[in-house]
Amino acid sequence: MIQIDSHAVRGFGVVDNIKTAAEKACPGVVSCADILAIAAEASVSLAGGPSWNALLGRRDSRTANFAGANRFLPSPFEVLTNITAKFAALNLSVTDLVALSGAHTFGRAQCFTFSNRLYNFSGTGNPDPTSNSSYLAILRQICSQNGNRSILTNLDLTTPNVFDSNYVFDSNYFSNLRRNEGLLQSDQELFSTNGAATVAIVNNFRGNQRRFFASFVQSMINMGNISPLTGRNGEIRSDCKRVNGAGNWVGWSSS
Ligand code: HEM
Ligand SMILES: [Ca+2]
Repeated sequence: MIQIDSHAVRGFGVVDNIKTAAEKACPGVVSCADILAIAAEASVSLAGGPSWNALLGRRDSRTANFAGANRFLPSPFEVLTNITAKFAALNLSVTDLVALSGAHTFGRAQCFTFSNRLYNFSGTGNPDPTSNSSYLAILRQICSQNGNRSILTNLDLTTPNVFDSNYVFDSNYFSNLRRNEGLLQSDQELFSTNGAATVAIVNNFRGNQRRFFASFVQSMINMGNISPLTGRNGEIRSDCKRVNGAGNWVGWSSS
């Protein structure tokens, strides 16, 4: 277990290192969008999941929009109908939602993204009833009430790490949901929402890892096709964290 500052996303340094290497080899050619698409594919296939050809030649946005990101991206506290609507607004189906959520078969989340489920769920004074009580006890040990919000724990309690198992990117995420051991509210809702179309899809992917992998690949391609910037649109960012010309970035040196 490690502790970091309380930011919602991590790993910028990894992207910066890849960008630095790409700029050195071929300045101004490789977009940050393409770096992220390739890194996602490599992470999944190296962890024992499927491989695919990520579509490339996608350029970087000339704007960065904090409010827009919060409006369009689902939150882990959101109810399933809202999350489904946010996906549908981008032409992503319920199958895409379940398949892509399967990426939570690896990686970590900070306490503040699920601690609302552990002690006083929706003001009830009780934990989230859709969560397994022994799992809740484990999570309460990790995230004490009013404790450090940024402590990390595994999204998949069964096969999170390469050193625990050869199969990290597997369908165990779906088995976890069926045992009421989904970490985020948005994970568990896929299985625990009565009458939702997502329940049958969870069952299907749990029983057939090949089908999960095939759907995951298709859904990653679908997600990558949400209004990409190609041709002369957008730009090739010099620093993946900011649009060109913003802030005090002075560009790379040619020496
Ligand atoms: C369906 C809506 C989704 C919600 C609400 C959601 C929410 C979250 C949250 C809250 C975290 C923990 C972040 C932190 O505490 O630092 C997380 C981590 C993660 N998510 Fe999602 N996510 C969603 C969809 C996706 C999709 C579509 C993918 C990729 C296909 C994905 C891949 C990951 C990965 C790999 C991590 C671990 C990151 C790390 O260990 O640094 N998630 N997600
Ligand atoms: Ca796993």
